[in-house]
Amino acid sequence: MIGIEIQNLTVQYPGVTAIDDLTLKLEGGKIYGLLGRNGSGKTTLLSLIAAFRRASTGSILVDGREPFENEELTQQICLVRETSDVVVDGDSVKGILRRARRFRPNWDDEFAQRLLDLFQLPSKRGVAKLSRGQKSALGITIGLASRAPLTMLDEAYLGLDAPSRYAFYDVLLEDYIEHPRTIVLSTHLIEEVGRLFEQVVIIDRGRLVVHEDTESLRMRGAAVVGPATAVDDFTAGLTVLGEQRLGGTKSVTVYGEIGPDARAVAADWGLELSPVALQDLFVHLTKGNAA
Ligand SMILES: Nc1ncnc2c1ncn2[C@@H]1O[C@H](COP(=O)(O)OP(=O)(O)OP(=O)(O)O)[C@@H](O)[C@H]1O
Repeated sequence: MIGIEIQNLTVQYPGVTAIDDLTLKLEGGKIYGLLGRNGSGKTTLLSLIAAFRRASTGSILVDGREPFENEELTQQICLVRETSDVVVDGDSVKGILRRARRFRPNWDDEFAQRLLDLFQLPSKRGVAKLSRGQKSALGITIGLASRAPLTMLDEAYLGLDAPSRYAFYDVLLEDYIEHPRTIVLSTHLIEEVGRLFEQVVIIDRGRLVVHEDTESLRMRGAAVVGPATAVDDFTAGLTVLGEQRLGGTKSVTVYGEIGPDARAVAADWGLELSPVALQDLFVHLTKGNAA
């Protein structure tokens, strides 16, 4: 299983530090969610891992090796971006798939056909005539049918409508279970895609903010629901992410671990504790830091 090891990586564009001294280790054989606000450096990071550019400061090792100009290794890596730049205008869907297959040792034709059917992609149509969502679906078809040991999808499914997105999540999980590999999904649709992540990586202004199991991250906050006064007493002094009130009942979302003693108190006071939405934690952890 292909793992990724990044050490003290810095990437500068004129006037912008896109990646800032980032150190991160991702074990192989997991599904990772890469989250960050606009301009936080996600695309830059994925491009470097996929060897589209060379790391000038710091190092990136994929499967223990430097990916840049390492053809044997880059055949094992597939990065699909939102703009579907795997797709060249002037060719048909079929033609693009034929071309993609040439560079992908693990390509599965049958699976590609299944995905075309699933997304209702017309295989003879010219790529220039595809809608935005159909172009996304084509990018995803290439990303999944490649079965690359390291598959990275950079917002690749944003153009899809809801039924196609849900179909994509299901087929991704099903195929990952049958053919385990390392998958990195960058996304803004946190709640929707969150159920797929085993681990979450949050970057902000090119720096690592969180790298944690999705479940432990969810446990870093809680929604406290119950009689308003009891909820207020219980959450006094805690970091409040949001609150809602309906009659005498209140729901307050807090950030911070709630230990066993506090949980016992909550139960005593008739309060209900439930995990926080990942999206709320993400907003809290990256707020006020727009790039
Ligand atoms: N070619 C470039 N030249 C100069 N600056 C760039 C270039 N590419 C990206 N940047 C800047 O680097 C920072 C990181 O950009 P990047 O595209 O990696 O972020 P992102 O997290 O993928 O953003 P988004 O979620 O909006 O797609 C941004 O401030 C961006 O403006």
